[in-house]
Amino acid sequence: MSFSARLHQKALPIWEASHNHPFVKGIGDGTLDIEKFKFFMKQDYVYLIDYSRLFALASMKANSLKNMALFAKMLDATLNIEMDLHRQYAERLGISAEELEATQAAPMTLAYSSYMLSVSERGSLIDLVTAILPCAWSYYEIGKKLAEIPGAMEHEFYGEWITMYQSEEFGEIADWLIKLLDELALGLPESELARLEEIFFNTSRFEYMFWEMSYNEESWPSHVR
Ligand SMILES: Cc1ncc(C[n+]2csc(CCO)c2C)c(N)n1
Repeated sequence: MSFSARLHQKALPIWEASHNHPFVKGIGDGTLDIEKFKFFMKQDYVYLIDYSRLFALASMKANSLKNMALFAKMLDATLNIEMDLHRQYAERLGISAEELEATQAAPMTLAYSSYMLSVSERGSLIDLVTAILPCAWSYYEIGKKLAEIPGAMEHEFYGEWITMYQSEEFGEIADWLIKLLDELALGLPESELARLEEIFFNTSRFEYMFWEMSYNEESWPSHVR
């Protein structure tokens, strides 16, 4: 079994919980409360700012010129394609780009991005790739699953979200990160693999918690905001 398949198997119950989460189901059948989606979009936007920094750091830590260029391409895709989706949704929801960018990170958003940044700054390239993989991989899986629902991609509001995440372009990013992880893991001792497994498990949990936070619109208590 490849290392990525081992990680996927270990985190499967969490990934399944994400697939079955009412937030994700609501995007799929179009019934998700727009207010919850608005909360999610704003938090996701500030999350993606830090995620972009991780691609920049990955380019810095990359082991070849080819990988440096690929991480730079992913940085570009996040800042200019994925985040454009957010800016477009924000416009439809009456939120300006400035307001979107000024969003204060909620506790879970801050915990998730700080965890990824800390693991990646302290560790080597494989630590970084392991930390960011559940993000790119699980969204592609979710996008593919939701796209199978008849009419979901044509939904007047959530259709574009599903269309983006199930796209070949995002599939390629996930596949490439999986392939790189498996290459970097070759020959590593079990103690290292177990340490990496914990990182993957943690960011898989954070992915689940991000749906949960968004569904409950969970931010700082109003008296400490
Ligand atoms: C909480 C959260 N998790 C995952 C993604 C999806 N995502 C983030 S970066 C990237 C790769 C290319 O931009 C993908 C697919 C998200 N938006 N928000």
